[in-house]
Amino acid sequence: MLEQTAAVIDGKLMADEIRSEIANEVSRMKNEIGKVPGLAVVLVGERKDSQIYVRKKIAACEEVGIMSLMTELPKDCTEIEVLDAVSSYNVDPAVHGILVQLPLPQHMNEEKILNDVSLEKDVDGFHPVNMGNLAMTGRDPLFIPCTPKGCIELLLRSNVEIMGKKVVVIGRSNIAGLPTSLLLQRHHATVSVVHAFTKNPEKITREADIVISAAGVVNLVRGHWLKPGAIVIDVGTNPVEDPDSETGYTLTGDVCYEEAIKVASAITPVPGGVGPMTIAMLLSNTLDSAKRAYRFT
Ligand SMILES: Nc1nc(=O)c2c([nH]1)NC[C@@H]1CN(c3ccc(C(=O)N[C@@H](CCC(=O)O)C(=O)O)cc3)C=[N+]21
Repeated sequence: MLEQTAAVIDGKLMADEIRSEIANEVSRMKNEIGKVPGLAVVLVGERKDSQIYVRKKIAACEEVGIMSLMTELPKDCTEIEVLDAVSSYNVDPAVHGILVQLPLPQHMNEEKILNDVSLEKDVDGFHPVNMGNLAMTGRDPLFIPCTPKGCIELLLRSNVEIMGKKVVVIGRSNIAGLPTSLLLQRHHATVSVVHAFTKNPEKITREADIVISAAGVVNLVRGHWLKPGAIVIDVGTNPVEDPDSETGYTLTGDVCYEEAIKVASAITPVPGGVGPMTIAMLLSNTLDSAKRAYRFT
């Protein structure tokens, strides 16, 4: 008998499509009002993975015609220097989105810095007011965080229904698990969140129609964690040392892919799944922000 294999959800292809839609909108904006969206990135420290992600974000801006600015600060800089960079972008009319790459160095107060990002330019959606509005029924956050938005978009563009489905989110980080669970509730899913203190998480994930893993643990989600036919979204971007790779590491998800493809009906790969969609959503949020600033429809 032939073994069943899950369909692979191609996040890279979907992100390519979205980027070309955005490029069209950016050029329409430029033609009609002579303005383009602008994104400012603040990178603190020399983490290799952060440098690579930031470079990818800047390259994606360039590709679609979004203007980008970047401030790079050494890891031993002061919090004031970071706050100054944020403040100057807050008042720069050519900047419609500000992204402070996380994680910040240990000695910095992340909460304070994210609080300082202008609400209207918070394209990451990490400001507590945007996050609070995301959590509250009947309110519209100005921005939905990029990774959660990318996960939903992956499901919708694969014609996966979310309403009424049992969805288990693994992890509760501020940048991935938590906002993903909130966004899924807005889409009328029945959501459970499992995390490091959950006893027998596999008993809970086995009930799920859709599993979204954002734990940051390599090979956490095994084949037997899944209900046959489940849909699996792997948010994990875990750098695993690899001397053969140019960068010195390869990216690995949270899901044991070889096992999961035999049980799931559809799955996102890493790389090529959620990562490219996260970047596409960042561009989309930046475009929306510029449209709002210029009242351009
Ligand atoms: N303020 C802030 N906003 C973020 O959105 C943010 C952040 N901080 N800190 C770190 C995480 C991680 N993240 C990724 C984005 C793209 C890929 C991506 O493009 N990955 C590619 C390949 C990357 C490779 O192969 O090196 C892929 O999965 O196919 C991965 C990870 C954004 N993050």
